[in-house]
Amino acid sequence: MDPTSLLRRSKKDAAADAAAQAEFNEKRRVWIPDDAEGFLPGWIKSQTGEEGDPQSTAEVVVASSGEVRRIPLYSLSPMNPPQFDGVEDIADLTHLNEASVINNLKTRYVAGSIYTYSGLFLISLNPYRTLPIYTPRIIAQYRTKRREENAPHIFAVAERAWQQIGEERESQSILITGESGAGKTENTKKVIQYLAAIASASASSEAGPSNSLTRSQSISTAPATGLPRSSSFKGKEAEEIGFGTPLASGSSELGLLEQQILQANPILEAFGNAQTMRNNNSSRFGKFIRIFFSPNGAIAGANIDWYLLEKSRVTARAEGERSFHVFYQLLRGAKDANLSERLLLEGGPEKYNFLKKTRLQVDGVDDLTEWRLLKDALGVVGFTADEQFELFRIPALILHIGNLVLTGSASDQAYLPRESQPVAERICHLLGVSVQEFTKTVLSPKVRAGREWVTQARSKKQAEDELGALCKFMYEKSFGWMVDRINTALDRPSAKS
Ligand SMILES: Nc1ncnc2c1ncn2[C@@H]1O[C@H](COP(=O)(O)OP(=O)(O)OP(=O)(O)O)[C@@H](O)[C@H]1O
Repeated sequence: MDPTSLLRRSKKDAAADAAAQAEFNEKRRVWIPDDAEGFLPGWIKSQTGEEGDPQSTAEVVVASSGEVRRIPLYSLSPMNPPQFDGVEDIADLTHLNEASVINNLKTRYVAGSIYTYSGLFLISLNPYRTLPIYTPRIIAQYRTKRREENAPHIFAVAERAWQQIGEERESQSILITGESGAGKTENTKKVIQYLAAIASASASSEAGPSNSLTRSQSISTAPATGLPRSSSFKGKEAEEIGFGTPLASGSSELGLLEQQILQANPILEAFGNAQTMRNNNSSRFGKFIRIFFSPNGAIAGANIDWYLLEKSRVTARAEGERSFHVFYQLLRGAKDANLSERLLLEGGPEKYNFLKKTRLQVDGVDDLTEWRLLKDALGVVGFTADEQFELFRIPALILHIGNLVLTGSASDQAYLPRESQPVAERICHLLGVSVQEFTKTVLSPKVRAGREWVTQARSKKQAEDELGALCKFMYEKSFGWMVDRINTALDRPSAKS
């Protein structure tokens, strides 16, 4: 399949255009609201009352079935003539109404064109399948072109931003927003992929870009609340463009910094994304990514800000959803990496209270493969073996804490039963504290009451809540440390200067 046909629709022949127009002109074409379909194409047969009068009604014919309906005139939306079918910018529509916008997006989507402009904005629809529209060839097609010269594409937005940095000497921002599963994360990756590719090419070209670049570009994605995803996007095409593996063709031509920027993503996703009812790879945090360019157009560094990590997911989540990917990946991959012994992990997710009620298998997601991609990414970004151990220590610790069974009734002092001793020992080994100290802190801590320190006897519920809070706290701190560590790798003061 020629990917460009997915992007730009071929021009219809003039005779067919004229015939369609003539047929259109014969009737008063309208969009008819419909409970099942949203809007149906049809025409007005007759009308009572004037336009603008809320009492006016119309007798309409549904084009597909010939059915005649009587409905209020105001509920009908005028239809655009056929030459507007599938326009690239919905701002060009003569009749700008909801029905026409949706029809235009639908016409394009069915033809495989997921991107459409709306004035200054780009609308992206999730194709739920891999489209060959992000290849190096398509990147080259958008390079140095103005928006009008190509079909709507996220690459055109990235290209425009890059050009503007040079022309206006101002930092540029791309805001990517939408509901959960809309494709924010995927499009963010495409922006970074494009910038990494063109900046690498600029840096290596002797002439350099025609304009001098001095500023930064930032991309932010807003978190959204929790639709199913068809399959992991990491398909063949993804590998071809360099997201599957650091050695994949495409990324191999990139410089180390560009590869590190791209590889930061699998790390962030492992620790910050989870399977939800709406998305198998839902980002459970917001991120703001800054990319700095040097005067010759090369990438000079990057920085990631994160916010609103849904840390409560480590202990509880809605039915049918999973915890953060890393827990499942670690349990599948720890043996491979000689980590199970050091982290005292045994068995799969079914052995851990925090995970056993979650989905153990998700269609299209292979936790072991994802684990290997994560390990590769950590290596590319530069996490040392010790740093990697520290990173995985926290999820392991959380899993052990989840298995700690306390006894006691609602009002009585909780205590640690003998059978929980081995779990407590594992937790304390990983925490680096004595079991005695840990048990005292969890079950009967010293708390301040006015000027005095008193021993508080915690009930089972109180102690469990406290342990849950500890897990959330540790996970968030560790996530913050991980992003800081990535930022250290992406910070190149010498390149920026
Ligand atoms: N352009 C695309 N091409 C192919 N598949 C896509 C594309 N955009 C999204 N998808 C598919 O849809 C899934 C969900 O997309 P994505 O994770 O980007 O959504 P999101 O808006 O970031 O969601 P959330 O807010 O839950 O994090 C992806 O994992 C991928 O399978």
